[in-house]
Amino acid sequence: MAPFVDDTVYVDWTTRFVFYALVAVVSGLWMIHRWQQQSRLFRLGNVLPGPEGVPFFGNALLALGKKPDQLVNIGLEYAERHGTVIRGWLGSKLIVFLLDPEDIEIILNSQVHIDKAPEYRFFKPWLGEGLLISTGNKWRSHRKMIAPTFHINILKSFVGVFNQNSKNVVEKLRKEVGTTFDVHDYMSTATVDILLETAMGITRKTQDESGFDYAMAVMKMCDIIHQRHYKFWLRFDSIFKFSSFFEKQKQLLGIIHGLTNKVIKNKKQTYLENKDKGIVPPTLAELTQNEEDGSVLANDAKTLSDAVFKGYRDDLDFNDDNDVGEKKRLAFLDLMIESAQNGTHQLTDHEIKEEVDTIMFEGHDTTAAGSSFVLCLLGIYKDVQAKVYNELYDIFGDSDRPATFADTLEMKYLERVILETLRLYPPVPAIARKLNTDVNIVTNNYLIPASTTVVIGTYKVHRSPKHYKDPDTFNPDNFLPENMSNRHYYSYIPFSAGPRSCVGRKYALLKLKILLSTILRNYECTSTVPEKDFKLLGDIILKRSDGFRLQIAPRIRKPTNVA
Ligand code: HEM
Repeated sequence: MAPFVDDTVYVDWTTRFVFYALVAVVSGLWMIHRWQQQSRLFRLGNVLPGPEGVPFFGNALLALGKKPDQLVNIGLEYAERHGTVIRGWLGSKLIVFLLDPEDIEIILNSQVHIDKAPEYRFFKPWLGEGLLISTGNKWRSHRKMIAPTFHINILKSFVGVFNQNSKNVVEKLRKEVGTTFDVHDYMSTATVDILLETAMGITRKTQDESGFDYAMAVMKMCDIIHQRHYKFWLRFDSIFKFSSFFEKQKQLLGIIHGLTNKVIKNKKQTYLENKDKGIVPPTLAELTQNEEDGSVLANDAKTLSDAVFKGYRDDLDFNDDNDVGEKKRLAFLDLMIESAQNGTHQLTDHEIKEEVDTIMFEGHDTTAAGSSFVLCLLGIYKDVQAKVYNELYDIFGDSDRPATFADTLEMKYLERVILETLRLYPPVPAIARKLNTDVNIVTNNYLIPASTTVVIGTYKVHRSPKHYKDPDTFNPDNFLPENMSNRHYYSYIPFSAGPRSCVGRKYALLKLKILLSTILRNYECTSTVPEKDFKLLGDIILKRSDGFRLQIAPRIRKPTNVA
């Protein structure tokens, strides 16, 4: 006979155990919640306006089940409701969104709050400690080395490369005449090719299809990082590592780092071979000097952008009229290798790789998005396109000659169109910083506590009715000198501002002018999708999830009457 077992006693003990365990967990969580609420961060954070959160999660659940474009709309709605300072809780992490230029200036212009928010760590496997995310002395010394490699003298020597690659795009686009196509694909490959040649010094002859694969891999990596931002469970490395995204990331980084490793290896080998032959490239100091009197030219606003960005207080304010000969053209990568080899800067091969990856990412996706938005907007606003073309006709007539640096200074209306496009559709729609100390902002003299993540909502700042009349309307005249004169400098920050502003600003604007003018001299663009139907995707870089659909027709080269 089987021994008698009293099941009721066993069930009773299990039930009691589960009950006490639950009580312990709930009490523990309640105590943590109470402790959080009484902490200084919570007290100060909750003084700021923002949506109500729930215990433990704060406002993190808002992202649950939402698509990225829905999240953009939620963010914009909160901005309407709460004003220019908006507080949010991601669990116990305080995030403050700033939208007032006066508050933004305090953060961006500071030498103290130069550290990027912890969210940038998702870039780390890709960009390592490159300029975009590095901090402290490493960032300072690398910035000091890299900023001058974008000196206007060096940029001018890239004009030929910008022209040649722009002509290549025009040729490639020929097969799209009469179709509706996504122009971003073309802009993306063109910008990678241009970067490979100008920043990395890889000539077209030695380029292969890896440029296209690279551009696609970058796009997919941005998507993974974006998913990690808004799916809060993917923020934890321990969970991310077991997701399908991790494997995908490994594969994409293989493509991205494969290209940069190959580029650096070849460059270094060429440098050493040349050195053996006694060929020594010019130094940065030689390249950035005025050829006549040997002095670096003083600050002198030559273009509209020079005036627009005058108040940025960054380290890019230089200008020079002298042309640098072709033989003196030296890419960013050549300069880094040269500095490392001759001992001017202590740079390891790994650090060079991190900077190369950073420049390739920052320099590519931003300008690809910017140029795609310009072409789509011109495809909608045909009167503006006609004015751009008339200006180009005044400069070039019906000739096919390539643009010179001097021509780009005459493209004043095109420049206003580019600046206005970057206002409405800033490729970097938000910038985030971690506060190292408490900060008092101008709005209500609010105190934002140390360790807060501050997010500067560039997209929304650029559409403020306080600073722009009809802020949602595309109007290049927003950048007429008379309309700019009373505007706060920090109400226009597509390239960020202050000590951590974009080092590639001048490079980007020069390249955009040559690329876009070449396309517009050859094609008339049409877009049948009105602006209100653009589906924006804040995917690290602002893009359209509905694609940048465009139609093109060969340009009849004569001026148009503009109503
Ligand atoms: C329309 C084109 C571009 C836009 C709108 C743009 C915008 C920006 C913004 C907003 C930042 C600050 C990001 C942050 O703080 O999170 C930045 C940083 C940076 N950009 Fe650009 N960028 C553009 C083109 C370029 C190009 C062409 C290059 C290089 C070839 C470049 C290289 C960099 C680098 C290296 C940084 C990091 C600077 C630092 O932290 O010291 N960018 N860019």
